[in-house]
Amino acid sequence: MKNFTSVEDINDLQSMIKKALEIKANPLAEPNKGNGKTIGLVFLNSSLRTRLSSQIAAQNLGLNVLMLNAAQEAWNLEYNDGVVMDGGTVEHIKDAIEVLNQYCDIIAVRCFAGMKSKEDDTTESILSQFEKHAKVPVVSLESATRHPLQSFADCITITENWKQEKKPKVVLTWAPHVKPIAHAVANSFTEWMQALDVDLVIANPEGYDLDPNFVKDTPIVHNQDEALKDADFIYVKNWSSFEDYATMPEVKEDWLLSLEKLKPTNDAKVMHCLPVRRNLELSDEVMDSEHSIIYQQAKNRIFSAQTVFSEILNELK
Ligand SMILES: NCCC[C@H](NC(=O)CCC(=O)O)C(=O)O
Ligand SMILES: NC(=O)OP(=O)(O)O
Repeated sequence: MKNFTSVEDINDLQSMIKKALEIKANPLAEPNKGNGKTIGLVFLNSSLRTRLSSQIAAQNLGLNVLMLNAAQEAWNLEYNDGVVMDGGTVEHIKDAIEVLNQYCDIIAVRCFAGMKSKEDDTTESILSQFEKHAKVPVVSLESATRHPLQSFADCITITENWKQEKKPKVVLTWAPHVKPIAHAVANSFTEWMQALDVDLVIANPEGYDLDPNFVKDTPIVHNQDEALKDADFIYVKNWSSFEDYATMPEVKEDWLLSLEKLKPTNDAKVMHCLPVRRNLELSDEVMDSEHSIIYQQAKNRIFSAQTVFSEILNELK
């Protein structure tokens, strides 16, 4: 594996999940694999899980870790080419990446959607600069359109919780929020579930259909109760409108998941990537119930990251 920015970067999902579960069973099996190598973890946005789980994963492999919370601690970055930098930006992103090339054997970066320009976000205006200028492997820690380490952890979690022969019914359901939220987690979950070959349904209000390039032939249902019937896994996530980009069309129905709404499901397991705004996106009664496998998902972030870093190290040797 060279770069890891989407599901396209893995050859065989089932064998990657198997490797991740082996790593989970024995996370310190290869403590020297990354010795003498450095990974830069660059955060242009906030994080709790990705920051800490990536650091644990890298340390478990003996990698040297450079952590840069760039939004708070580094110079204000310029992303546009050819501009006179006489305003608030101090360092061009391409110079920053060229410098990271001098220090790192792997560059991992978090660069959220700006939610201002549909074109900038759908073309990955920041991640694409890393892909262009980095001379070492690039790992996405969540970009404008995808969150592959999260989705890989979600695949691991579903595999751990599903022992039946038949495909599980997985419902990705929209949840309420107070501000326009990006599509990365929902897009990414959709493409990884398509690769995992589950019975996937997306439930969202009218006006909130995801980018058709991700949805492909996955059914979209605008009635949450109908979608939840017989669900085995429910993935809760808010996102803003894609079509009328980053707006929040009015929603009249109640989309907040409750224990009552779970009754027609197949005793469904409930998932969320976190952070979650309690009682806005997800009720306390569901969050704190036996249905939730949310903290297991968070734990599996270590093993998705460690599997990916380990695969990349195989190619660096
Ligand atoms: N990394 C996981 C999710 C990150 C992001 N959440 C947020 O922006 C939450 C912001 C808030 O609740 O104010 C998202 O949903 O795409
Ligand atoms: N789920 C997730 O990526 O969490 P953080 O944003 O806290 O890293």
